Amino acid sequence: MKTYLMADPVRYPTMTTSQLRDTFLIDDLHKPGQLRCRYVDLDRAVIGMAAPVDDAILLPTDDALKASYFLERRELGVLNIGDGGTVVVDGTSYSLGNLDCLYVGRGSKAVSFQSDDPGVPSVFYLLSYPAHATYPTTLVRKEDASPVEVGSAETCNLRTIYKYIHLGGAKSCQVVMGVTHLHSGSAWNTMPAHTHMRRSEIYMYFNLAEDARVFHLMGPPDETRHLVIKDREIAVSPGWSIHAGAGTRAYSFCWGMGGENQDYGDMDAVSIKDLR
Ligand SMILES: O=C[C@H](O)[C@@H](O)CC(=O)C(=O)O
Ligand SMILES: [Zn+2]
Repeated sequence: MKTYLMADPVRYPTMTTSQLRDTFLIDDLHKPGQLRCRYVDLDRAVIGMAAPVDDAILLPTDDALKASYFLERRELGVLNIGDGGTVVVDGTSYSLGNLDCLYVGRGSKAVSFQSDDPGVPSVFYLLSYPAHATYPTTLVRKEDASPVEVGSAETCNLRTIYKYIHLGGAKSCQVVMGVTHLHSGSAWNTMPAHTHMRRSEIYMYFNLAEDARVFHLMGPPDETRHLVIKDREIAVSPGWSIHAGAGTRAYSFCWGMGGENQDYGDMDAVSIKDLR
């Protein structure tokens, strides 16, 4: 599994567009019929996509984990961004429709992913962090993810935020996970922006048309850069970086976090007038 080594705020301002993309953007995870994972040294996140078509795909361990099975010392969030499918955890089957989410607790030995219909396959987005304790494997349906509408059409940031794995939902050691859907005609996520040094964040953009892009903003508030991102690509956001974006049209993204504080509201707000 390829390892991504983060840049710090000292190297960051010197980086070219391609250096920024090689460091902070993961653009090659979705491959029909395969499961692909990347290891990021930031909070030791493992980010993956399992895209089963005809056959079930097993979650393999990897030499980078030096573990006898993937979840020996880890927990996993699974979000289905495709059509209906099944995740089997140690013999128990969980049926996930589009935008259902499964939390898989530490110690689960055999995890597999399958599409219900190869003609309309599932795509399972995976986000894993180290875990110090075992919390129960829990299925959270989209309708139970307490949607909250934020922003407004006037400021082009009307969106609905769903929380799946968080303090008020499925319990976990570190991973916090949810999805934000932009409303038609709105473009901006997370503006005004924020940072949170106590945890890092992984953004996976989806529901983008082939020719649509999101200009994802990153960096310290006084030194911002952008990454141009397409469907099913991922931006890695260190604690010192803002994470926000404007799409060429409405889109969705999964935000996931690992670190020491799971309180969703633990953010240091940045005023728009302080951005550079
Ligand atoms: O720390 C949490 C996050 O950055 C996201 O939840 C923000 C987000 O989904 C949004 O404003 O649209
Ligand atoms: Zn955030």
